[in-house]
Amino acid sequence: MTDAALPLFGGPDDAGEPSVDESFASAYRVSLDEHSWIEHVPGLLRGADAVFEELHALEEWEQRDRWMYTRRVDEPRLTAEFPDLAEAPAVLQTVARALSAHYGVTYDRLWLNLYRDHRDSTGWHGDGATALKRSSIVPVLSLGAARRFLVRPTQGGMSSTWHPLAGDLIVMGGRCQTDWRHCVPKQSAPSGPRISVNFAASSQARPDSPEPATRRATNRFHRDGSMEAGPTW
Ligand SMILES: O=C(O)CCC(=O)C(=O)O
Ligand SMILES: [Fe+2]
Repeated sequence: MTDAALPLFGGPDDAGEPSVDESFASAYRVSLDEHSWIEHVPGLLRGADAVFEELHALEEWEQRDRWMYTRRVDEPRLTAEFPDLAEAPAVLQTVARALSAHYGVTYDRLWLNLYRDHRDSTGWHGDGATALKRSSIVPVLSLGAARRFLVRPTQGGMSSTWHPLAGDLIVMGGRCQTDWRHCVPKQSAPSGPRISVNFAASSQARPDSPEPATRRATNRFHRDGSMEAGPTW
């Protein structure tokens, strides 16, 4: 599908009261390799237009910048962060609870990206800072305009493309954050604004504990047969 063929706004169920399809009946999973997968859940959130409007009006949107070689440059999008889920808009708390119940991961913080138009983007990256576990489950909800979501191996190679519409969920699972990279590229065809809601879990932000090292005790044995326990390492 070319950029121009993407609808500017999403599927047929966007209007009306927001609600989450807790059955996840539309979900389909694609294996990237034996360790990693992407799941697409079309229409997880019904009434996505109203949610988009509510989130678009948030005061939390900020322009972040980052070092690029020798100078600071604005990121090509706006960001709103809710480090405490309890402070996030109620509808997103509802979505987070549904995701936690379904995927067995407690999502307790969120950040949102606002792509103001087709020129905004997110470059190739893994969510290393928020998903440090070797294996993780990272859901991203799309609202507003349809944009392409690309995934490719960290080592380089062919990319695969998903087309999440408003209300759709894309879930990156397994080793997606280490062995794979994802991005939302700029596009040439004009598009309206899009918001993505990224669900993060503090449980996934802690690295796996290292494999238990073979412990060797440095005990000292005395001539009288007694033993002094030394430190283990
Ligand atoms: O906007 C998206 O769909 C993805 C955003 C993303 O990957 C991120 O913010 O880490
Ligand atoms: Fe990401």
